[in-house]
Amino acid sequence: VSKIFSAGLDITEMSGKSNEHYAAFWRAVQEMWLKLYGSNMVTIAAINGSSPAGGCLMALCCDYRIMADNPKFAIGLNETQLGIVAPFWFKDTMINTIGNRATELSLQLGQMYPAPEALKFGLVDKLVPEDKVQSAAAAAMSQWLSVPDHARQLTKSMMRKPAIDRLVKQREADINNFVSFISKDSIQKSLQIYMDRLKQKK
Ligand SMILES: CC/C=C\C/C=C\CCCC/C=C/C(=O)SCCNC(=O)CCNC(=O)[C@H](O)C(C)(C)COP(=O)(O)OP(=O)(O)OC[C@H]1O[C@@H](n2cnc3c(N)ncnc32)[C@H](O)[C@@H]1OP(=O)(O)O
Repeated sequence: VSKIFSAGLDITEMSGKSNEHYAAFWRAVQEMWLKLYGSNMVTIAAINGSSPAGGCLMALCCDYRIMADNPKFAIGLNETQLGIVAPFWFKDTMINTIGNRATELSLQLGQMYPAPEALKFGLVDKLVPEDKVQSAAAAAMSQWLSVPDHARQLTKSMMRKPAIDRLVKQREADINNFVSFISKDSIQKSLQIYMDRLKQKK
């Protein structure tokens, strides 16, 4: 979709559903992160639009991020703005990209960074004109693929394994946490208000 890289997790999957539904949904989200963050392939994010929350997470899972140079496009983990909390593995992924202090600021404020600020913060690696995002991503991919694969893969795994192992160890507890958090009346209310606001802004 033009102007949106990813709208993040589908909020309708997190509201008004059964606990069994929430558990299956969260397991699938974990699986997506484990596969993408743990992939031994080269992954380049071609960010052609806004990328809130889960969308930002997907981009952060990649090895390199190229974003369209348009200040109307913003990226960030904005969960607190929805009245929800980025789980520890979202937080770890961001820390591994921009460091602890910048992550704390970002997460507490639920900040969405317009493209130029995202570059300054290190959330993305490069800005290019909107019509050059795909070609710049292809060029970056060629550069990354020119590195001997076994050495690059072992290095990637060395950097990411501690975060991945942490989720693998706590996977069931994380699902239980998610279900008990998301099914609270107060959280359901916050999500509903956020969705209503999204629809009103039209
Ligand atoms: C203690 C802790 C323990 C456990 C953890 C607990 C909690 C877990 C945290 C879960 C982590 C959550 C991650 C997420 O990703 S949440 C989703 C975050 N996403 C957003 O905030 C995006 C909101 N959307 C927007 O900002 C804009 O829609 C967007 C993407 C910039 C596009 O703008 P625009 O082109 O103007 O389009 P519209 O706003 O008009 O939207 C069109 C249409 O889509 C609906 N919609 C948008 N985003 C979502 C979404 N994420 N999920 C569901 N639906 C979405 C929007 O309402 C419109 O619908 P309509 O029916 O009116 O057409």
